[in-house]
Amino acid sequence: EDYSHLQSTRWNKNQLTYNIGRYTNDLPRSTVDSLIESAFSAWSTVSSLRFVRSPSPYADIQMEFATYAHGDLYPFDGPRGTLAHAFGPGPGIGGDTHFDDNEQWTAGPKGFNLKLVAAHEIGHALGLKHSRNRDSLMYPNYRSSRPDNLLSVEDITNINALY
Ligand SMILES: CNC(=O)[C@@H](NC(=O)[C@H](CC(C)C)CN(O)C=O)C(C)(C)C
Ligand SMILES: [Zn+2]
Ligand SMILES: [Zn+2]
Repeated sequence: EDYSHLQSTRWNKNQLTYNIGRYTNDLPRSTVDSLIESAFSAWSTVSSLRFVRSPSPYADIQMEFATYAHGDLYPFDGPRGTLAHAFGPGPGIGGDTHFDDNEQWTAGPKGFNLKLVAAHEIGHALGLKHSRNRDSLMYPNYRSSRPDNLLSVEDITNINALY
């Protein structure tokens, strides 16, 4: 889900920091790091946005894996169902992105692909809403058959309309 209605519409800067807090046990940390880095680069290669990893939990986009109730008003729901959520641009929890660790996170076609889900959540963290276009990365349902080039023309248009 996107909670961008709780935050402002866009960041007032083009360079954002991100931090990865609690990891999942489904994948090696280094794999999680590279999948998330490539999810960010999907957006930076098509826009003027730049993303810098930070060790600080006060980064603009704080990412973590969590289950059930985890400190915000949106507890996760166990296996399947909601896979992740992100808050729209803003201070504090703004931009923060949480992944449900009751899902099977993978780097490939099985389970739920972390790069694909992270790229969708980053879209929300940047201020994008859902799309009704099945080809858009911002479509509200997970589609395992999404091609490797994650972003559709619509996604590229929308991010460049915003930044
Ligand atoms: C398999 N389960 C689904 O397809 C579920 N969809 C999601 O978990 C969305 C994330 C996907 C699109 C990566 C939630 N979302 O919009 C976060 O920003 C349901 C459609 C069941 C809600
Ligand atoms: Zn969403
Ligand atoms: Zn959360």
